[in-house]
Order: sequence, then structure tokens, then C-alpha cells
Amino acid sequence: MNRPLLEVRNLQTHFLTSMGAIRAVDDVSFALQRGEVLGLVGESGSGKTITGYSILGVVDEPGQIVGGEIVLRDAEDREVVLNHLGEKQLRRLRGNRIAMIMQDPMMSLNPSLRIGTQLVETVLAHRQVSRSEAERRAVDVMRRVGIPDPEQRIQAFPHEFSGGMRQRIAIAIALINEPDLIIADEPTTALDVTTQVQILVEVQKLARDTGTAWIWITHDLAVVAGLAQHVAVMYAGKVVEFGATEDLLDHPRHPYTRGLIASIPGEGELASGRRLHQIPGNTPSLLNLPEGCAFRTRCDRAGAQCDIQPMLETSPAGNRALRCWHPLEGQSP
Ligand SMILES: Nc1ncnc2c1ncn2[C@@H]1O[C@H](COP(=O)(O)OP(=O)(O)OP(=O)(O)O)[C@@H](O)[C@H]1O
Repeated sequence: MNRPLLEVRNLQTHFLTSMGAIRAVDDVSFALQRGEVLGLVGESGSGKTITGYSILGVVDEPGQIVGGEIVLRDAEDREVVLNHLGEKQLRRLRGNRIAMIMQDPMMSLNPSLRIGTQLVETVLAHRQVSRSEAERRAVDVMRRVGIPDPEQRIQAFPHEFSGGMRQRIAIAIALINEPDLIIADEPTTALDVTTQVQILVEVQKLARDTGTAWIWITHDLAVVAGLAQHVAVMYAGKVVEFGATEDLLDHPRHPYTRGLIASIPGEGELASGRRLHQIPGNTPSLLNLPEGCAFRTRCDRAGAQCDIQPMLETSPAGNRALRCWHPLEGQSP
């Protein structure tokens, strides 16, 4: 097997506030192969976005990467450690080898510029091609993300598109330079279900066709079920379970993963309006978290040992990882 495109090793990103350190990302590790989609899943505040920002090098003050390594490899297997690069080098990578799609597409679109101009400028900033070649690429990528009539629509401004179409344009801007990696932060969450499903189907196809790897951030396990090959489940700044999507959904071993799965609406709940299972309790404050497993206060399997922080244990084949003293039955990690 090829060495991974991206390896995040023991990443720690903390916000050093006057109240103390907020450990937003605390010992996060995972790997991603070229062309693969990884779902990064967890409740609000679990550290998913800050993990994405850390990879891109855009964590705001007082946030800081205080430990670990983020390794990116190129096609010739050369490594760069992203968190050792300066801002100038990182800027060269962003929009080129790594791109991000935000939940709100207007964060990546300039409201006063035509869509075509924004796409063309993204190409010209990183590729030495003619303007007419950049325009050809712009029309082509618009078509690939499912925007009808791209030759005409390229002249329009962002406000002339619906929310779903704007999000497709944000995806087009991320894709246009054929990056190695796209980090997508809940890009479909604000859209209606039909548009959400259409975009997820398009992205599945794009991921297959382009060789770009994706990290798809979401609080909703159902979103990644048909999209991602692997899933990393985060809780309170830590990855608590990692595995191949089907295996993880069919055989969750962490009680938190089981809780997330139970809160996915099935057809029965949707039809009857029956209340969904909710994980009892609230997510803990990340400010000066006490020692031990952060989920223990909400966990029906917690015991005395859980006062000590469990390590993330990886299976010998490397395809499953788990951070729990009292996991559910299944193959050992
Ligand atoms: N600018 C900031 N200053 C201080 N703390 C911050 C800042 N940004 C994020 N955090 C902390 O980092 C934690 C993780 O935030 P993050 O945005 O990564 O969560 P998330 O899992 O992406 O949640 P959501 O789904 O709500 O976006 C937050 O709970 C918060 O405590």
C-alpha cells in the first residue's frame, strides 16, 4: 500500500486564554490515502473544525499548535511537515494542494466579483496558464459540479445563485486546481435535504473521478455513511474511534459511536415522528478538562479505570483504532 497522502500525528491545538488552556484538539491522529474520503464526525465543539484549520495553518490567535505533526506527501513521496512551514509557504499550498470549503459558501466567495473572475483568478494565482485556458477550466469545473449552462452562468454574481448552487461554486473553486486534499466543513448542513443529497452524490462521483482526497467534517454520521471510506469519531478534542465506515457503523466499539449511530433517524422515526435516541448529558467544557476519559460522565459502561485517560489503540492491521477501557463487544482493536 502507498504511504498516506496525509498523516496527522498526535496533533494538539490549544487556545491559550487568560482562563486557562482550551484543549480544542488534543492528541488527534489519523491518516488519509490519496483519493479517499475521511468523515470527521462528532458533536458541536468536539474539535473538528480546529483540526481542519490546523491542517491548513489558519488557526486564529490565541489558538496554537502546541504538539504533534501534520505530514503531507506529494506524488513522489516527498514529505512536508505542514506545521513547520512559514506563512508564505503555507499560502502557496492553500488553494493549490490543499483547499477548504466552509459551511457558509459566502465565506469563500467575493459578492462583488463575477463567478468566472473568481474561478479564473484562483487558477492564475497558482498555475502558469493563459487566461483563456483558465476560463476553459472554469467552465469545465462548473459543469463537473453540476451547474447547468456554465458558459452563461460564469458571468453571474454570487447573489444570482441559490444557496445550493453557491455551495457548488465554492466546491468548484476548491476543485479547480485539482488539489491533493479538500477539507469540507459541514458544507451541506445549511441546505435542504434534497439539495444536500444531490451534492453528496456529486461529491461521491468527484472523489472517484479526480484522485483528490477529502476530509468531510460533519456532526451527522448519516452524511458520511455513503460518502466516506473511513470515519474518525471525535469527542472533546480527541479521536475516540476510527475505522472503515461500514465496519464502524455495523460494529461500533466506543459507547459514544454507538450513541451517535442510535441518533441517526431511521425510516420508522421519520414516518412516525417518534423521538430519536439522544446521548444523555452535555459535552464537557474543554477548559481545564479533568483527567480521564471525557465521555465517562455520560457513559453507561464507565468504571473506576475511566478516571485514567485511555490511549488510542490501533489494530495490528492499522484499520481500526479505539480509545476506551470498556468497549462494546467486537473484534479487539
Ligand atoms: N477562537 C477561539 N477561542 C477560544 N476557543 C475556541 C476558539 N475557536 C474554537 N475554540 C474552542 O475549540 C473547541 C472546538 O471547536 P471546533 O470549532 O473545532 O468544534 P467543532 O467540532 O467543529 O464544532 P461545530 O460543529 O460546532 O463547528 C470549541 O468547543 C471551543 O471551546
